Amino acid sequence: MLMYILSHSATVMDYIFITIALFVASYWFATHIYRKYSNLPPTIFPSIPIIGHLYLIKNPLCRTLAKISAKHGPILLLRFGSRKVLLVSTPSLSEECFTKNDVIFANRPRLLYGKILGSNYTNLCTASYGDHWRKLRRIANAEIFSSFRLNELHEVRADEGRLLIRKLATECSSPVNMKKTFHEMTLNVMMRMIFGKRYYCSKMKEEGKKFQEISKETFLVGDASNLGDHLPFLNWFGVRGVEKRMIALQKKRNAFFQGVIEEYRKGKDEEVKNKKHKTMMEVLLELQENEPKYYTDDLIKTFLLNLLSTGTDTSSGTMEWAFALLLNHPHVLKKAQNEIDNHVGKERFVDESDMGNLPYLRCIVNETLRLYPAGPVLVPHESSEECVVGGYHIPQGTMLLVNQWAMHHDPDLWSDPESFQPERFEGIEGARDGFRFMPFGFGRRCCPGEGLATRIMGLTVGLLIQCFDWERPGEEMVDMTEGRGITLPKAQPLIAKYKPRQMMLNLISQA
Ligand code: HEM
Repeated sequence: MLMYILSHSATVMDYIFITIALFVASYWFATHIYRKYSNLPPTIFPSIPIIGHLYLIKNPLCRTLAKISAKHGPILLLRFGSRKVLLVSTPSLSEECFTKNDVIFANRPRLLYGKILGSNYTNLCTASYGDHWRKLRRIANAEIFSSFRLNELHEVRADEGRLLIRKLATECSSPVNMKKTFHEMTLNVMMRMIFGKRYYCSKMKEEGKKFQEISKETFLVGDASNLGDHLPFLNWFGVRGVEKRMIALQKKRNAFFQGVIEEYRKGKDEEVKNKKHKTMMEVLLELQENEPKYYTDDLIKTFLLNLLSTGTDTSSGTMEWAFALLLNHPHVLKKAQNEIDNHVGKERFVDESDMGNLPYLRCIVNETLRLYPAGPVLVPHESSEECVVGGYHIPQGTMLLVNQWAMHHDPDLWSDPESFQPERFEGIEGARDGFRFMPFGFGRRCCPGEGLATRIMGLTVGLLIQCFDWERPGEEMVDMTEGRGITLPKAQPLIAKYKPRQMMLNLISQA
């Protein structure tokens, strides 16, 4: 009918326009009817054929997704290319995902990063939920992150803390790059706990340089998005730049860490021989003796590399944000310094065991994790079977993104959410407040490194506040723009001015 009417007066362009309009309308109608009858969560129109909703995605991902949820609702079923994506952004929906549906969502989506850098999805972070993952997680909880093991390695962290104080005290004539400082300190802590050796120090030559290159490339590759993850057809056309970089990096990492294991077996390294504690690698090599077929060198390397990559940027980035916030809020810094002076004093350094008496310091770390969570949309999960969330049907194989950044910034959940107020965490034990604040995730796949991370961050931030006075290099406030990257890094490295506190000079000289 419409065509008949138009045939008398319409131009070719009108026909094209009407055909497109009819196509879009029938597509919209079909998807809405399909959704209504299959009870799927709401979606956003349009979902463009082939790319789906990828056209909406910009960096930082958590901010873009928060805007989308604010406009279209707290539960949405999107499409990233060929992948179904469930986006949730309220505490009650998160609770549903991680309590009654926790086992169903305990899988991880198969992304290129896990295939190559996770050794074909065999590391703790990328493995599917099943016997292998359960075994790795049991080892992590019992052998690596148990209170006993963390206490055994306490001296490593305390020693690195003192070395940091000594280094800063000798370099205080010029401002310091806090990003670099926290990154090196965290890597040294992790490497000493894992392998018994520091890699960032003046003595390190070739080996140290190689390791630094690997860490830098791991960070850059982790940050690079791979469209082939969602648009598999791109891989057929050879759009494989990121993949090639990952393969090259994985080769380098394997060779480097195999070398470390072999050197360790020869037992020649003085630094490793002289250490007093059992390293994480030793724990795994002991397990290898009893079960060599399971605990292969490859499994040990993959396991330890995973701890190194998940544990370093998260903890060091959070400390950098904490200091950026403190420099912009000197009264908070002063209050934390007073707390430390009152409970620890000037005769000894802050220690991890003091944290119970330093609630304000813990509030500062929590408030930093609220404003700048290192896992802003957690790590993606995937449903292994159909389930129901928010009353909607969720198909099997749906990737789950829980936007905790959106919840942390929601004015319905926090008063004046953009302001830095550590006091809002007073009276809250640990790093969790229901489902509105869970920076380490919740349920089976929550972060196993929480205890270690809170120890490293509390100790390091505490020591720096205790020993030095800090200020911004100039009048202007620290720029708090977020950069690209899965751990929500600060765009510009934080530069700070500092000087040793008069009352601490004696103690600092003994560091
Ligand atoms: C500020 C520091 C840290 C933060 C904010 C953080 C946060 C997180 C988050 C949000 C997840 C994902 C939870 C989920 O999928 O639902 C996670 C997973 C994980 N984290 Fe952390 N993390 C931190 C430090 C560490 C450290 C120090 C380690 C180890 C040395 C570590 C090891 C891991 C591992 C292995 C996983 C994957 C667990 C699995 O899939 O079973 N993290 N972390």
